[in-house]
Amino acid sequence: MNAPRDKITGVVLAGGQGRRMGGVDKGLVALRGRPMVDWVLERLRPQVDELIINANQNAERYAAFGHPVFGDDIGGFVGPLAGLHAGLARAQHPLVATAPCDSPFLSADLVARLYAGLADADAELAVARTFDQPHPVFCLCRRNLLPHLEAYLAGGGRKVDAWYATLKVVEVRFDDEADAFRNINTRGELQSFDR
Ligand SMILES: Nc1nc2c(ncn2[C@@H]2O[C@H](COP(=O)(O)OP(=O)(O)OP(=O)(O)O)[C@@H](O)[C@H]2O)c(=O)[nH]1
Ligand SMILES: [Mg+2]
Repeated sequence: MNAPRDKITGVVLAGGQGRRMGGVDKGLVALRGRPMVDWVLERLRPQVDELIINANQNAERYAAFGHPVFGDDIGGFVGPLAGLHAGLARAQHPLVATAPCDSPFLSADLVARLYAGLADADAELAVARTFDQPHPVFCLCRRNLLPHLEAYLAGGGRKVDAWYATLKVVEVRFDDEADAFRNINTRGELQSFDR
């Protein structure tokens, strides 16, 4: 029999500025008539034990989706690690899974596969990869990395890859589900999916 798994908090990362889309709050931009964050919440919700939203603008609109909303503790839009940092601090459970607000097609088995990879390798962090493309904002990690991340950010570190390089990381392949990682950064990309 499998050992029961540790519980997981899901964090939807919606704290960016959407500059490539003209400075919009990407999570609230509609794809096929529904905000992108709603697609992500719908897919992540059944995979985790708690679901929370990291957003730095429009907190009330995000709260309407029925999950706790919190901003970065480190101001100035320093990137996704600030969202992960705030998520690790808010999470009720020992494991934290992240997904960005702008990848609406995410896998139904994202968290299960990241968890299997993390457990098999006894790693600190599992991250998704398709072919030669890493997907650093799709990760599962241990909440107890918070002090380590805090020190990295306090020292001026901002790059996700550089922080991962300091950890025991396992890459989990999703080559069979590459479409699930399609990411929408521009109006043109939005239009290409909006049909
Ligand atoms: N908390 C937080 N999340 C961020 C920040 N910057 C980006 N993100 C999130 O990180 C993920 C990937 O970021 P991008 O695709 O670059 O999104 P973005 O920064 O809003 O868009 P651009 O301004 O066009 O780069 C998305 O889920 C963003 O919401 C930030 O400063 N703080
Ligand atoms: Mg960005």
